[in-house]
Amino acid sequence: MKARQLIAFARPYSGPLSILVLLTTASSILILAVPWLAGQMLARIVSGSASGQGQVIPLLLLCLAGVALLSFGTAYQSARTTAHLLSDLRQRVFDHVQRLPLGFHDGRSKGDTLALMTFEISRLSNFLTATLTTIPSRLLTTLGAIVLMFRIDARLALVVPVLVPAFYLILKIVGRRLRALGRAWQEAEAKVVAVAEEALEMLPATKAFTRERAQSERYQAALRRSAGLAVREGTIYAALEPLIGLLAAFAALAILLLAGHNVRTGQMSAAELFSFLFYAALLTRPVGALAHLYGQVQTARGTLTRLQGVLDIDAENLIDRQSPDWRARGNIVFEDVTFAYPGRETVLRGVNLDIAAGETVALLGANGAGKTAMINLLLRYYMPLSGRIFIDGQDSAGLTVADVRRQIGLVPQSAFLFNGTIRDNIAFGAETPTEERVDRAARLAQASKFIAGLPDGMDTLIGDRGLRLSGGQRQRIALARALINDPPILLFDEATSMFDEEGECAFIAACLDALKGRTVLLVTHRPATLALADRILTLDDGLLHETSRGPAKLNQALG
Ligand SMILES: Nc1ncnc2c1ncn2[C@@H]1O[C@H](COP(=O)(O)OP(=O)(O)OP(=O)(O)O)[C@@H](O)[C@H]1O
Repeated sequence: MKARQLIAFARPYSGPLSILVLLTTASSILILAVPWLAGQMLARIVSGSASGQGQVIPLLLLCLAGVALLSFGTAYQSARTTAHLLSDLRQRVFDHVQRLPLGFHDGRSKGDTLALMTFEISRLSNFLTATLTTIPSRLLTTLGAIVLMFRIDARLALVVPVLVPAFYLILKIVGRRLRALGRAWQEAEAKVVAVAEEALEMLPATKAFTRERAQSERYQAALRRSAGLAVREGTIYAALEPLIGLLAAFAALAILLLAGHNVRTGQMSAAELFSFLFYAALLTRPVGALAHLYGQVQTARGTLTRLQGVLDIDAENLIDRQSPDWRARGNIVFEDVTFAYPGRETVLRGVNLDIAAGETVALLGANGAGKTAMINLLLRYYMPLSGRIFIDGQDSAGLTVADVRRQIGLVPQSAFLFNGTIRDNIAFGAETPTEERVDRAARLAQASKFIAGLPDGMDTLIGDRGLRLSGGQRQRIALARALINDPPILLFDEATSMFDEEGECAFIAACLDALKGRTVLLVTHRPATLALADRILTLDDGLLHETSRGPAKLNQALG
């Protein structure tokens, strides 16, 4: 077990976890007292000692009440600690995961990440609160029961060293099988989440191509695998319980057979036999739990390794290095920039580019030429393999991502809207959005008019990913969102590709005011958009060529 990592996860909860250990240990002590007191009571009943019973019975009742109370306390403390530990751990992982570079997410299925963030973490926190904290009490119960059995009848207690290891061994062998199944089930569940997540994402395409049945079958296959593993796991557990019961019954029978002789010869009283059997029965639970422990440790270890694997990846630095008031003028320089996506061929081979502050540059290139790659580099989603990128003469690598991204407004091809109001979606772009800023951004993006025509204006709910808006309306919201911070640099990544020519012209007319005084990089193929540009650059075979230079030819394009 990576004990150090586990301790690091548990450290903030050492207080509540210690209380759990104390509660379960106290409960163990009381549980150990019960067979002895019950035996004493029985002895007094058999001998007809009324006064003796008067002393023992209240003590026994007190013990039983104590066990019940402690059991409540343990369950309460365990639920409370699990709830807090789980939500803190989830928050921590969520915060880290969303700060991981896009490169991490590109290479990983969302379902895997979701599974880790939800039920895998849930299992881990259960392991900490329900399994680890009970180890001392289980050990205490085991050792205590054995010692007390030896005290009652040392010769009879020699059964224990024979039976307990046999018991332990069976559970361990079965535990190994369960462990493998548990791991496979966990993976199968992750796949179920992944398939469902992907299917929901693909829903419009599924409907368009009427692929519902195929998607349903994919989901069914994932479910079938998970269900099959769950049944196999369930079968083993179903067999395990009676097997343990049978073994315990055999042990009790063996003890009875051996002890019967002792009772007959008077070496042992009936009350002692009763206590002895009671302790033997007490042993089954902790021994069973301790045998399971190995499997649970292995499962927790797997989760811990996956979790640590994610937490060990450096997250992006969102702290400002520059003053929060720093606003670049907008000069962008690429100096001999070479770039390849991880494990892919080189897309940019020594790109040089100098965009003056306030200039509008269009970037052309065939599909896959690397236009988006340039935007991704500017936004610091990825780092160049070599070469440098400067903003206002400052090496972007020396700034934090927060510094860089605050200077840039991105209007992507897909607007990335969420299920909320228009106001919330525009405000998403700013740290401290005021109503005035949202309204101003909407006006600048020429979105105010259509927003006013919606049933609830700014408070209209736009549906999942903005599905209740048209493509053009979504794009205007995306532009307003990009403008809310009044960034000196604006990036349009094929932002007009879904418009018809008329729509594109209207959008561009809307943009003109918004573009004033900013540095703009337009990734586009559309003539109307090209007309906005002071310069047109083409990316070809990883190199940048200047295609034309001249003033914006918007009127010509519109005409
Ligand atoms: N996240 C990624 N991981 C790995 N490879 C990628 C990734 N994104 C794009 N690529 C690959 O990198 C190359 C450049 O892609 P990029 O998206 O920059 O091209 P583009 O010029 O914007 O293309 P388009 O006009 O089709 O949008 C392509 O060959 C593409 O397959």
